[in-house]
Amino acid sequence: MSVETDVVLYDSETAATLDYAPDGILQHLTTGPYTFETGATLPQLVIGYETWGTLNAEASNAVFIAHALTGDSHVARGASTEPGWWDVLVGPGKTVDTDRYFVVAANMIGGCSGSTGPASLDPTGVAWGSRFPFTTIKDSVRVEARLADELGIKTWHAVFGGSLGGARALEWAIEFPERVRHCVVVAATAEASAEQIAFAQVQTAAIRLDPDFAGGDYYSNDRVPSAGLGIARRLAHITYRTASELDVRFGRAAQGEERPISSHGRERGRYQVESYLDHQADKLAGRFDANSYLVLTEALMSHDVGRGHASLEAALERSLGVQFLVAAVDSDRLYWPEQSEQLAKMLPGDYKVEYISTPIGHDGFLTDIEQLSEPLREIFS
Ligand SMILES: CC(=O)SCCNC(=O)CCNC(=O)[C@H](O)C(C)(C)COP(=O)(O)OP(=O)(O)OC[C@H]1O[C@@H](n2cnc3c(N)ncnc32)[C@H](O)[C@@H]1OP(=O)(O)O
Ligand SMILES: N[C@@H](CCO)C(=O)O
Repeated sequence: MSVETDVVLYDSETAATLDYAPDGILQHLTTGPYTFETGATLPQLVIGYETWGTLNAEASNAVFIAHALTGDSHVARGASTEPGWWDVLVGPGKTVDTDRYFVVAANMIGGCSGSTGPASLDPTGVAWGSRFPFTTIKDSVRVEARLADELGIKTWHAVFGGSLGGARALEWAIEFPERVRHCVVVAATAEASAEQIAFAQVQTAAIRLDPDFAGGDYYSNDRVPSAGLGIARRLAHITYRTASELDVRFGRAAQGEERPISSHGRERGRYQVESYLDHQADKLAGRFDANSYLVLTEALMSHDVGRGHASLEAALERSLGVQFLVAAVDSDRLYWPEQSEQLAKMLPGDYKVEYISTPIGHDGFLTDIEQLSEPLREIFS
């Protein structure tokens, strides 16, 4: 990573240049060249990030929150008009009290929410597309460490995340244990399992096999691979929920006046659950870049905190001084509670295991995170 940096602040809603950083407004850190874990390089990286609250004089009250696969840095509303995805947890007077803590959230490298990704332009003004390097969670954490340096944060009071964000929080505790006091890992594991890789592979294949994918270089075409992205999201979304939740919510009901058992040469009508999945697919295709989905999914497939260390145990051993809260969603069929328990048992130092209890499944880390308020209060008291 280059030492050359340049902080550019502007209001993402009005594009006005700012000389201060309001809570929950996208800011950018531009760095020089970066060499990825694989050895590939890019001449420049931009990290999109948001902050809430004020860093104290000792720089001891900083908290890093890491988003999940299709999440972003907008954790809490702050001064923005947009609600945040953990508004229930982060804000003035809340469990992560932004009157007391300085909260930072950064968009992952490879994404499409403010940090450099495949849709970003190369120095000649052409989108990186298929030339965007393979990137890993370790890459994002290393770049985030540069952001922490720039913000004057030597040590995080806590790093905190769910799902891919939980994996990122854990990587922080492995890569930079001396910079982390507490690590909160929700619905995540130390390495992607064979089944998690398998579910992800179907999603990446759906995108690559979309004729509009064009090998990843579709940005100047009329069509983008939204069909492939939609299929990927449908499969992923089923893994984020549970069989019983879908049964209770939708059962075998037809969607409105549609007739799922009749076709007669026209398109078959849909069950409610099909319409629900169509909605989830359309919504994601409307807000997310397919290449970013690929890049971030493959980063998650590559998740293995042991890579680059003698073994998984040796990697985890590095986190000896970090205090962990490991939490699982009791109904999660993607990141099983047993896998969280296994991670906790392998930790060399202090840890606590907690559960979010919900019929929803994996997405419980978004819908029911307030269930962790009590154990979190011990960290954010
Ligand atoms: C931590 C992170 O970084 S992730 C960031 C936030 N995550 C996301 O934005 C990911 C996408 N969203 C989600 O995964 C989910 O919406 C969650 C987890 C955030 C919330 O879950 P829930 O509140 O249970 O919402 P749910 O999954 O039931 O979806 C509700 C939507 O389905 C729609 N819906 C429900 N039934 C049907 C149906 N039969 N047909 C069509 N649409 C339907 C609702 O109208 C609603 O639409 P809207 O989201 O456009 O308002
Ligand atoms: N709903 C979450 C699930 C992934 O953990 C997301 O889209 O990011």
